Amino acid sequence: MRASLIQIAVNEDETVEARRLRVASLVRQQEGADLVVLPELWTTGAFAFEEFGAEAEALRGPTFEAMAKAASDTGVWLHAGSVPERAADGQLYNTSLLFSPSGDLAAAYRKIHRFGFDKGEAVLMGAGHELVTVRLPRTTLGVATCYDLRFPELFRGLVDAGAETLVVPAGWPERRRSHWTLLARARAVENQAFVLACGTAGTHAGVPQAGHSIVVDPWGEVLAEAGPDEEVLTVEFDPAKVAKTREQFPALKDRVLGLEPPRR
Ligand SMILES: NC(=O)CCC(=O)C(=O)O
Repeated sequence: MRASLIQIAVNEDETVEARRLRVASLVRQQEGADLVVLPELWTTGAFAFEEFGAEAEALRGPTFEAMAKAASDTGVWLHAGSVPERAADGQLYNTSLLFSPSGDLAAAYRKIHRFGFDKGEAVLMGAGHELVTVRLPRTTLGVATCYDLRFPELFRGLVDAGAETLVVPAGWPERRRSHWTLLARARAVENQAFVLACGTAGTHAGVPQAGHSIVVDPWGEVLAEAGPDEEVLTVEFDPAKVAKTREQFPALKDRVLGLEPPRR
C-alpha cells in the first residue's frame, strides 16, 4: 500500500484561498497512491487562533468541495486533514474530513482533545466525543488529531474498534518536536499498528512548525521521516504486518482491564 503525506508549509504570506488551490494541485500529483494524508488546520494554521472564527467553514464548505474533487479526480483515499468547522448552532470544531476515491465523505472526526489549556483552541473550539475508524480495502484507519497523540487511551479505543493504521494530522510546533516523534513511535509500539503522522512546515502566528512528518511500523521502526520544510513523504507499507506482529508478539492479548485503584 502506498501513502503520501503532504507536509504543507503554512505561512502568512499565502492566502487561505491560494493555499487551498495549491494543496488541491498537490493532491492531484499523488496519482498511484492508495492514501493521501494532509495535516491539521492547514487552511489557517493550527496556532492562528485569531483566524479560526473568520475562516471557519460549514462542513460542506469550500475546503470540503475542493478536497472531495481532488480525491475523485485522483482516485485516492484522502484524509484531508482538518478544517475549522462552524456547526449549524455556531459552535466551532476542529474537524477532519476523509474522502473515498469517488469523492464521497467517508468520515468526519471532531478532535477530542483540544490544545491550549485555558486559551486558544481549548476555549474557541468544541470537543468531539466520538472515535472514528474507516475501512479501506487493505486496512482499517483509526483517526486522531495532533494533541490527541498524547492520550494513549484514545488510541486503545481505536484499536479496540479494529484500527490497524493510525492516522494523525497535526500542526505540531518545532519547540516540542522530540515529543512528536517519540509519541508517534510509542503509539505504534504499544498498539502494534502503523502510525502515519502528518505535520505542517512553515511559521504562522509566530510559531515555527516542526515538520518531520513520520511513518512508523507496528514494531516501532521509522519507515520514513520528513525534514523541516514542505515536502511530500511517500512510503510503501504492507498492512499485513499488523496481524503478523500481533500474532508473533501477542502483547495486546495480555492487557488487564478494570484494575482496582490503590487502597491508600
Ligand atoms: N495543535 C495541537 O494540537 C498542538 C499540540 C501540541 O503542541 C502539543 O501537544 O505539544
